[in-house]
Amino acid sequence: MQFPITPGMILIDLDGTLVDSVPDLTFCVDAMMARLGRPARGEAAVREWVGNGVERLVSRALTGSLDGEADPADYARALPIFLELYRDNTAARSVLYPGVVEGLDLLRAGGYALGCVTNKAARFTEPLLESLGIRDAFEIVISGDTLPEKKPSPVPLLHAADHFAVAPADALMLGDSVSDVKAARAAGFAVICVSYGYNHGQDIRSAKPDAVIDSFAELGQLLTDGAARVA
Ligand SMILES: O=C(O)COP(=O)(O)O
Ligand SMILES: [Mg+2]
Repeated sequence: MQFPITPGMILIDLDGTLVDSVPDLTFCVDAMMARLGRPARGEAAVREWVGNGVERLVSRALTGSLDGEADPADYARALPIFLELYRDNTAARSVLYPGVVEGLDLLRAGGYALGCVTNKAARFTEPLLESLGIRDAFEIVISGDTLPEKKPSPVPLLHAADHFAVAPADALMLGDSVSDVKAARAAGFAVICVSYGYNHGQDIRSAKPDAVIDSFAELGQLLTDGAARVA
């Protein structure tokens, strides 16, 4: 792909791309485990387990493994504990990555149609975006439970493309994980990834996104001013 590009719409992932949410998620995983009389898992493990929604995170925490499938009775006990903890700790320790505010300002000033597409459940996504002061940057927010399918399905991306009446080939996904790349490829979007996020412990370059950036500050080199579309 030849950069710079001028997409008709940009969709941005939440955890690992806009927000370092692992400190809150780790607090909740470890508090849940303590309540169940189980060992803490710690931040390094949780960092590898984020990205496929809260249900998978709880299952991974219970089994201590990325591919783990928890015992159904264990899971049924654990999930409500985690949900209650995370409700009270959605944005207690989570912070925007450096460069995100400036990057969003640049995209908004460029007139880009912006959406947020995350696998996080809506009940947590909305308060997190509000607390961090970036909810208004997005015309549309699609959470992990907004539609019948979540990333790596292309469904949420195509839903947003429909909303903005933008052709998938004219759209860009900006994310941090292989789920973002797979969803973008299946939808026919271009995809740029950040290098600093969570990708289950793997370098995101192995998923072959169209470009990798170390900070939102680099977006200016990859995207022309959105106003150029109408010029
Ligand atoms: O796993 C989650 O809950 C969310 O992950 P995402 O924002 O990177 O899609
Ligand atoms: Mg992510």
